[in-house]
Amino acid sequence: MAEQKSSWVLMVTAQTPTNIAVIKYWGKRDETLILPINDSISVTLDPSHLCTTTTVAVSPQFTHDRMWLNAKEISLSGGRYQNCLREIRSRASDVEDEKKGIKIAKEDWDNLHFHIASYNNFPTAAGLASSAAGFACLVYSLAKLMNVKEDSGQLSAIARQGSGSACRSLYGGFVKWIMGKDDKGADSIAVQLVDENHWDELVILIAVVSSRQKETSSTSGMRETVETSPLVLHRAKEVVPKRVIEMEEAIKSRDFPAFARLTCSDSNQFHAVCLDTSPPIFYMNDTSHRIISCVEKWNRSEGTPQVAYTFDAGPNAVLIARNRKTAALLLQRLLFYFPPQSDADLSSYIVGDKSILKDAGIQDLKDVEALPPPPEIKDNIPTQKYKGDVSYFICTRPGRGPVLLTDESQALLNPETGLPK
Ligand SMILES: Nc1ncnc2c1ncn2[C@@H]1O[C@H](COP(=O)(O)OP(=O)(O)OP(=O)(O)O)[C@@H](O)[C@H]1O
Ligand SMILES: C[C@@](O)(CCOP(=O)(O)OP(=O)(O)O)CC(=O)O
Repeated sequence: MAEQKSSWVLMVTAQTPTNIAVIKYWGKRDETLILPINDSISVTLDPSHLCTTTTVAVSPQFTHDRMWLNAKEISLSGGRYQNCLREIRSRASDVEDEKKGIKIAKEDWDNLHFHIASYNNFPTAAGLASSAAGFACLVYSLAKLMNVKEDSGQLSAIARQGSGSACRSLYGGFVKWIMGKDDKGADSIAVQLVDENHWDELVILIAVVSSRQKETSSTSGMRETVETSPLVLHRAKEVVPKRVIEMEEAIKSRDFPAFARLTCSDSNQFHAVCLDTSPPIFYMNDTSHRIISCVEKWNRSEGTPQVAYTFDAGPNAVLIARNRKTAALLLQRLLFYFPPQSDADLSSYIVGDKSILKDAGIQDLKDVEALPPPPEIKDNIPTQKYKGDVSYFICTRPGRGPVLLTDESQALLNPETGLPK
């Protein structure tokens, strides 16, 4: 190593968004490299509401790689972390920080260790794609620290080895993960279709649905589907390729009716192949089904879709409204059916962009109680309410890709010791 002070810590902090698929990835052709059986398309969610922040540090004093997730030390021994660390280390370049008098040569990286601290500003492992934002942020921040010259596509192929959906969190806006053909996965990368400004009218409401039972993880769920579902092959070979072309067109031309039709159909087909798995996998629950039925009834009564719904491997609903006005009308409907518990505080029931409450004309719980039944409900059907079945709502929008945070006060590690602050 070049001559310099013997004790130093060099670090980088980054912030990375999460994403929600509108054409789902479900099924691998290679478990270790994480290569999918079909292309997928996602929308990146605004990191001001849902994001991961990760600080990575390197120092000659560190004796081994260590990681803290949400302030708790976790093991990095798992294959997915090891694969990401190995791939990114092998692409490191020379690094020089003149101000701090630090010089690291390309070949030094093999003998240096990292400290990594990461924080998700939303619940981890709760069906809100923390693994996607988490692995994307890990790879992106390490690439910056080690002066990796690879472009976002190549970084996405590394993040993919942490969690498949993570490769799509390397960009803002709408993103496509191309499945690729190569056995080694070199061409299984994510590309940006359009940036976050292209369709900035869209408003995204997430209903975080209370669920008691532990769900099957995506990793094991999709493995079981590939092993046992006769439908999934038809989906991957016949349905998704056509849908991906139509979806790209709908996104490029901001054709909301086509976008909504494709998004809802793809979510429903993903859950259908889960049901076609043996034993069947149930990710949605009664609340999820009630939300689908509320949106379907409204869309039908308007004659053209107002809202698209999509559900990942859990009961949470992700609802994409065509604009703010529709989002406000959607929120009124959702609050009518799923009012908060009587002692709840409205400002913790609607999080993220809370200004949507004002647009919906709701200031307090009395306004929620006064909401009329949606007009599309026939008078002769008694309307039932499901208080407490939704834990809370997040209001967000399409957002940007990863960014570096240069303000040291945002770092999660102490710049002197390299330990969590
Ligand atoms: N910030 C992070 N940095 C690195 N790894 C993370 C981070 N957040 C989560 N993970 C990894 O992802 C795992 C959680 O992934 P899991 O797929 O179970 O949940 P999820 O992604 O939140 O939900 P889902 O996949 O159902 O949407 C954690 O146990 C951890 O290994
Ligand atoms: C339903 C999904 O959210 C599945 C995501 O699966 P993961 O990316 O979590 O799975 P692994 O690659 O095994 O880590 C659909 C999607 O995001 O496309």
